[in-house]
Amino acid sequence: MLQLDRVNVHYGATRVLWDVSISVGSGEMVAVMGPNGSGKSTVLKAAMGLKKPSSGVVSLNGEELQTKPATVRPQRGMSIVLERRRLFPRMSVEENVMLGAYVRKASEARETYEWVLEILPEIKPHLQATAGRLSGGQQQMVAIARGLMADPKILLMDEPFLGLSPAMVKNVLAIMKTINERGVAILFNEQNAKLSFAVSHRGYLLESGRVVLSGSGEEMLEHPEVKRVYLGVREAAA
Ligand SMILES: Nc1ncnc2c1ncn2[C@@H]1O[C@H](COP(=O)(O)OP(=O)(O)OP(=O)(O)O)[C@@H](O)[C@H]1O
Repeated sequence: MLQLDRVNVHYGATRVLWDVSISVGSGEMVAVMGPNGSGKSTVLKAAMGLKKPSSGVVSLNGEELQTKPATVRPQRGMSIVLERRRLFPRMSVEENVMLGAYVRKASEARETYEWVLEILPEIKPHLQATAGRLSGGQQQMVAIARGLMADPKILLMDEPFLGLSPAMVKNVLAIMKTINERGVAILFNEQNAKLSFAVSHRGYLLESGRVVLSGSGEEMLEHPEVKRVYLGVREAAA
C-alpha cells in the first residue's frame, strides 16, 4: 500500500537519503532499523510529507503523494506518531487525543474514540489530566491514541520506544501488535535490532542513508551482519 521508490532527501546541501526504496503492504508491520543519524526518522518524514524528497516517488495505493501537502495523508488513511511524543503539555489528555481527528466528522470521530479507548484502556483514568503531567510511557500511549484518531490504514511510528522503561516497552509492543491485528499496517523505526525485527513481518537496515539489507523479521535477526554488528553475537571460531 505504501511505497517509497528511490527517494532522495537533502537537508540544505547535505544528502541524507540515497535512493531509498521501502514498501509496506496492507496489514503489515515493517521496521526500519539503523544506527544514530542513519536517516530513519527522515524516511518516515518523507513518507508522511513532513520532509519533501529532492527526487523519488512516495505513493499510497498507487497515488503519488510526494508533491502533495502533508495534510492529504490523513485523508488517505495515513497517520504518524512523532518522536518524543510531541503532545500539547498544557492541554488535557482528551483534548490531545481528539486533535488527531481534525479531518474527521464529529460522529465518526466519536466512534473511533470508543475504539481507541478500548485499545488503550490505560489512558482512560487520565482523560481529564493535563498531558504534561503524565509519565513518559503514558504520554506515548496518548500520542498513539492521537495517531489512531485519524482511523488510519497505516500508522507510522517514529522511535516508539525511545526513553521508555523495559516494562513500558513491553506495553507499547503489545499495543502495536493489537493495532496491527486489527488490520492497521505499521511502519516504525528503532535503533535496537532485536526490538525492531522480533515483532515485524519485514524489516530494513539503513546505514548512512542507504538501505543495505532487507528481509523478513526472522531473516534480519538471523543475518550474520545484523548478528555481528547489531546483536553483538560472535561467530564460533572454525
Ligand atoms: N532538520 C535537519 N537539518 C539538517 N540536518 C538534519 C535535520 N534533521 C536531520 N538531519 C541530519 O540528517 C541525518 C539523518 O537524520 P535522522 O534523524 O533521519 O536519523 P535517525 O536515523 O532517525 O537518527 P536518530 O536515531 O538519532 O533519530 C543526520 O545526519 C542528521 O544530522
